[in-house]
Amino acid sequence: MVSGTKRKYYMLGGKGGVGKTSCAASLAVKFANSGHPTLVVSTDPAHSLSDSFAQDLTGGLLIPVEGPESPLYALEINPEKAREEFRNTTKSDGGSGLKDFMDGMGLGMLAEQLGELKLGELLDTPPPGLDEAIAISKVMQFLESPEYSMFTRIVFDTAPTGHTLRLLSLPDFLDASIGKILKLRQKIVSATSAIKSVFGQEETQQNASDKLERLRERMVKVRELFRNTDSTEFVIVTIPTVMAISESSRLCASLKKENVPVKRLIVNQILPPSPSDCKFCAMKRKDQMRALDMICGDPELSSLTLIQAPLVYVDYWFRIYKRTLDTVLEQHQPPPTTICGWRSQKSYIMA
Ligand SMILES: Nc1ncnc2c1ncn2[C@@H]1O[C@H](COP(=O)(O)OP(=O)(O)OP(=O)(O)O)[C@@H](O)[C@H]1O
Repeated sequence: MVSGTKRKYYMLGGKGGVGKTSCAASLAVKFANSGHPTLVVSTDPAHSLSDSFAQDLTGGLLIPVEGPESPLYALEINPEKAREEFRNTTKSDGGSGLKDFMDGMGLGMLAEQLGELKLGELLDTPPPGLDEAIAISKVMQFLESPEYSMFTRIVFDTAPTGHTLRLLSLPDFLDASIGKILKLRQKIVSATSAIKSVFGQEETQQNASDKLERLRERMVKVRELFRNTDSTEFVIVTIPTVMAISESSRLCASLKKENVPVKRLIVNQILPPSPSDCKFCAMKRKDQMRALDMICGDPELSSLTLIQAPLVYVDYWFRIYKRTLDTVLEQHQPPPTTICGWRSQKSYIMA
C-alpha cells in the first residue's frame, strides 16, 4: 500500500462502529511515516477523526496532524453542510429553494408529472448518499488544484455500509435522471419560442441547466474515482463476529457488482494472544475463531488479503490519561498553549 509515488485513494468502509475511523487514522499515519504526504478525510456525519488524533479537526479545513514524519493533514467534512452549500448556491440564483430551481427551468410541473424521474423530490429531500457524494466531489475538486498536488495518499473514512451502497448507485441514477431532464428541456425549449416564454426567463433556465449539468459532472467524477482500478482501492473494515462478517460479504458482493476495486479486508479488534483467558474472553475468542473461519469459506471474502488488527487497550488508557492531563493542566497550570511541555507530553501519548 505504501509503494509507488503515484497518487492513490483508499476508501475505508464497513458496518457502523467496527473501527473505520481508527483504521483510516492508523493507515494515514502509516503512509505519512513512510514518506507520503497524506490527507485523511472523514465524510462520516458522526465524525471521530478529531477523537482519534486528539486534535480539533472540525471546521471543514485542512488541519496539519502533529506527530508523523511527512505531512499529514486531516479534514472533517460535514456532508449535510456540503449539501446545504449546494442548496444555497441554487437559492442565490434568485429562486427560493430547489423547487424554484426546477421551476426556474420551466420543468417544475413536468418533473412532478414525470414521477419516475423523481428529480424535484430528489433535490428537495436528497436520498442518503447524495450528501456524501457531494462531500467527496468537493474534496476531489480542491485536490485538482496545484497547491494540493503534493498529496500522494488520500484516505477516506466513509459512512457506514448502507450509505456507501446508496452512494455508489447514486451517480448512475442522477446521470440518467438529469440526462433525461436536460434532454427533455432541450426538446421543449427548441420546440417553439412561444413555449419558451411560457417557461420563464431564458437566463434563469440556463443557470439552472448549468447547475444540474455541473452536479451531474461532479457525480460522474465520484463514480469514476470509485471505479478506477489504477488509483483507488476500497478497503472493507470488519470485526470478527458472525453478523459483521455476513454484512461484509454482502458489501463485498455489491462493490464487485458495481466494479469497485476491493482487495483487502481488515478484521479489527481481534483478541491478542493470552496465556490464560477468563470465561468471557475464552468464549469471545471461540466466537472470533468461528468468524475468521467463516471468512476462509466465504465466496466473496476468501480471495481478499486479510489484515488482522488487534484489540488494543491504548485508547482506554489514552482517554483516561488525556482527561487527567487536561484536568491537571486546567487546574494547576497556565493554558496549554503557553506550556512548553504540553506538546511533548501529548506526543508521548500519541506514541
Ligand atoms: N483495534 C481496536 N482496539 C480497541 N478499540 C478500538 C479498536 N478499533 C476501534 N476501537 C474503538 O471502537 C470505537 C469505534 O471505533 P471507530 O469510531 O473507529 O469506528 P467507526 O467504524 O468509524 O464508527 P462509526 O461507524 O460510528 O463512524 C471507538 O471507541 C474506538 O476507539
